[in-house]
Parts: sequence; structure tokens; C-alpha cells
Amino acid sequence: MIQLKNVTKVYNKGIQALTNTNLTIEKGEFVFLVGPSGAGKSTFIKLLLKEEEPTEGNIILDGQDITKLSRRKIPYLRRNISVVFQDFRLLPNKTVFENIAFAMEVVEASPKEIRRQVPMVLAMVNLSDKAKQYPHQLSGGERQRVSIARAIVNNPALLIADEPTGNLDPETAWEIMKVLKQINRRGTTILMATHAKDIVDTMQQRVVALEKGRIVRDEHRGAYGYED
Ligand SMILES: Nc1ncnc2c1ncn2[C@@H]1O[C@H](COP(=O)(O)OP(=O)(O)OP(=O)(O)O)[C@@H](O)[C@H]1O
Repeated sequence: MIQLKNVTKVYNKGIQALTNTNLTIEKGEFVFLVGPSGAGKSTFIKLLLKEEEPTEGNIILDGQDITKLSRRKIPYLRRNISVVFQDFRLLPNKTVFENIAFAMEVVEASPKEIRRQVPMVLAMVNLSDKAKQYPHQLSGGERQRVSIARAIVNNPALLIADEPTGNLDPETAWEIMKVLKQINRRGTTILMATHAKDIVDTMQQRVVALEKGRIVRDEHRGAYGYED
């Protein structure tokens, strides 16, 4: 599914964010990406989304070397990879239904498909009764569930979650984790960058730890491994 081969990323100012990184993530895995602030987690995610280019090395997604992908083909990449952010990033002037529908309109789905898919993903995240609400009328946990529904509505192979529970209280964070695990059980590969020690320790999934741009740990049924 994802393969990084000798990936190095040096930013303009000479900061080396990733150094000679090698990693393989198989289809259907659930992987936590952990490490101290500045370790390179966001850089890792930006490279997968082609928001940044590696200085050296190759990134293979679904058998395709995305480092060789032309700018023109990036929208196709984005259909297969979806992202959920810490700050939800919902459109404030659209309802819950419209926020999710918009992600389908962007990839030119038909109105019929939209009418079928949106209620289905809303049911999956347990928000069928909130379809007509606007984001400001929802709690943080509900907003995050909308953003997850939006992220999965086009059936991506890979869901990247960048600190998805960072703005939520512990109980609400667990609701989000339940939803992510359920999506993973349906076959979607999940990569989640997080500082949530309790969640990582309890879920016992694969843990990849980055420090100063290097993978220092890669454990199946791993733990968070830091004190924060
Ligand atoms: N656009 C950029 N230009 C220059 N340096 C950058 C840029 N983005 C990140 N860096 C640097 O690269 C290193 C890795 O940063 P990155 O954001 O990937 O870390 P992180 O593990 O995601 O941290 P956090 O947990 O705080 O989000 C840091 O030293 C950071 O200052």
C-alpha cells in the first residue's frame, strides 16, 4: 500500500526533517505515527499527500511511484487518500450534508450517487439526525465525525488522520477512535499521527516512532513510549 524507500527531506533552510527513511505499510493496517514535536510526522504526511516533494528517495502508493507523478495527476491521488485534521476544516456556510456532498462534487460524482452515499456515511458515524445542521451547531466530537464522514465518502484506500483527537476531551476522543477502528475493519488502511498516549497504549496497534527525522521504533501491538 505505502512504501517509502530511502526518503530524505531537506527543507529550504537546510533543515533535515526526514533522513533515509524506509517503511512499508500493508493494505488494511492501522498504524500510529508517534514522536516528539518536530520529529518529522507532519513532513511524512505532507510527502504522502504530495504537498511536499522528497529531496531523495521514492514513495510508492498502490504500486505507483508518486514522486514521478505529474502535478496534473494529483487530483487522482487525492481520491485514494483522504485526510482528517485536528481542526476539522469543515465549511462553515454549508450544512453537514452539504459538507460531505461537496467532497463528492469535487470528484464529479452524480447527484444520484451523492444522495445514496452521504446518508450512508452519516449513518456510519452516527450522525443521521444532524444532516441539516451547520458546523457551529455541533459539538467538537460531532464536527470531527462529520470530517471523518467526508473523508471516507469517496471510499479512499488510505485514511490519514493528523492528530484527529487533539482538540477533543478524552471521552469524545474515544468515540472518534471507535469510528476510525470501524472504518479500518471495513478494509481502509489508517495512518494516524498522534500525541495521545492513552489511546496508543490501549489500542495496541502497530506503532512507528520518529525522532529527529529517523524511524527509531516500529512495533506490532506497540505502545506510545513517551511520557507526554
Ligand atoms: N516548511 C518548512 N520549512 C522549513 N522547515 C520546516 C518546514 N516544515 C517543517 N520544518 C521543520 O522540519 C522538522 C520536522 O517538522 P514536522 O512538522 O514534520 O514535525 P512533527 O513531528 O510533525 O511535529 P509536531 O508533533 O509538532 O507536529 C522541524 O525541525 C521543523 O521545524
